[in-house]
Amino acid sequence: MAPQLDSYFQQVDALSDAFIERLRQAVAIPSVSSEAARRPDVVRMGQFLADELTKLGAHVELRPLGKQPGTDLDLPPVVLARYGNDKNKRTILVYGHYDVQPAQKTDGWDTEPFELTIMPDGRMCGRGSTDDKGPVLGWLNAIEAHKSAGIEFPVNLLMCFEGMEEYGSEGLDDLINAEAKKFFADADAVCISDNYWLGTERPCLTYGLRGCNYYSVEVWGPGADLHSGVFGGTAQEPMTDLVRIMSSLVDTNGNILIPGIAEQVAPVTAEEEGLYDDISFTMETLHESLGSKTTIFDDKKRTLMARWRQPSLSLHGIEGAFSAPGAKTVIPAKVIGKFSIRTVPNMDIDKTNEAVYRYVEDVFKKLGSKNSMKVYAQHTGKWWVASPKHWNFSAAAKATERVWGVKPDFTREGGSIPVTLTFEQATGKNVLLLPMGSSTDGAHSINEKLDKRNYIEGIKLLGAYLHYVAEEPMN
Ligand SMILES: C[C@H](N)C(=O)N[C@@H](Cc1c[nH]cn1)C(=O)O
Ligand SMILES: [Zn+2]
Ligand SMILES: [Zn+2]
Repeated sequence: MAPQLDSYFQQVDALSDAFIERLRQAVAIPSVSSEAARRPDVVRMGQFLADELTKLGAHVELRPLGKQPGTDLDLPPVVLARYGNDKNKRTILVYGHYDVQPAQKTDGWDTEPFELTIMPDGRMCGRGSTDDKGPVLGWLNAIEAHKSAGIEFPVNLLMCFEGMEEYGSEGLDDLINAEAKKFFADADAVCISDNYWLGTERPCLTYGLRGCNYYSVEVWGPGADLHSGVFGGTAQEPMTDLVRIMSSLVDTNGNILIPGIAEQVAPVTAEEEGLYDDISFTMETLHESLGSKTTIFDDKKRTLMARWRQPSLSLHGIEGAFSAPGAKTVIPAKVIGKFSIRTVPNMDIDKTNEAVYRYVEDVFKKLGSKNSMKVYAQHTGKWWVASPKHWNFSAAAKATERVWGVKPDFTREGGSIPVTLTFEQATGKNVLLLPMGSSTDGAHSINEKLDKRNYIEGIKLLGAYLHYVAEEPMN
């Protein structure tokens, strides 16, 4: 089966230094989508991908998305590309993102976040290494290794790389819907490499994601920031109100205290009960990726259920609050609390928003404060669960076994990639999540890394998947 794979694998090994150099160049571009000042870097990163793809012989289009809502900023373009146009081959549409989360050395990084630093143990540290520049470059590297080995590319490859994923994929849904019957019309299936293994040893194929509703709560009153010696005890403080609202949302054990959330969650079926035992996941690996033993549950099953099939509410931060070192005696005039709810089947976005608004307004009313408050959703994205009984998953399972020598686990994921559902609905095709990195990669965290082994074997995996796709019978 897939007879040319051994030569392909040899070529990936032979080109591994060049592939690491490509990742080094990509990590060096600080394409942080949430920071306005970094927008030119996000655009530069899109252009870098477009140039690399053009050099590899792909047809590339940079698609503008207009202005970022509520601002004067241009959204970074979507990179659309096609490699191969053979009517006798299957066509696979792949998606990834070239923007990254913010990072500063002072956040606690051991190395410069935008310099790929390779450690003696093979960790390649740098912002975006695993989320999602390594996997995105994996597709380009797979093309290059085929070309230089002189092996025919097994499928037509359509690529869609966006630059606003870490900010809620602004503008992308409209483009996907508009291109479903145009640029994406030939797609037979979709593959996304933008999540992680459950542990560090066993690869997985992912068929479900949680959704994400992200909220802001603004509280304001005084006309300007105040001296706490002069006004403390005389003015009602926005921060006091906000902290009380935020502390009423969730308890220490992760229980969401908002009525109308738990009621929407799908009941556990008998079939599902048996699913968790076989998954290769240990609390020890979780403690390793967490960097501590502060887990809510002590056992694997309840932990996996909490991550895959239960909603969670996380408090992220307070805009306008004093957070620098030192002891500034300020009363902030306006503060904005940020929290999000990861949503699961059968939760409804609008019903969840209504429950949140009703509850927060009620808590604020009970405070009897003279300050003002407003609560709103910044962005929302629905959960996604698909069937892994499809040739797209069978091909990926065979490729995994060939590259890693083990059968993959079939997993769901606690994170969110809202466009997954959009791709599924717009194209009507099966979507597979095929991760490259492992659970200890620290995406969104300090010291984000991608292991050299996962990068190089991951490039082999993406290429092998395309070869097995070409051999799969239609179902
Ligand atoms: C799983 C993916 N790599 C990822 O990190 N997604 C983000 C996307 C996001 C941002 N706001 C809402 N969703 C995530 O799950 O936080
Ligand atoms: Zn990502
Ligand atoms: Zn991310």
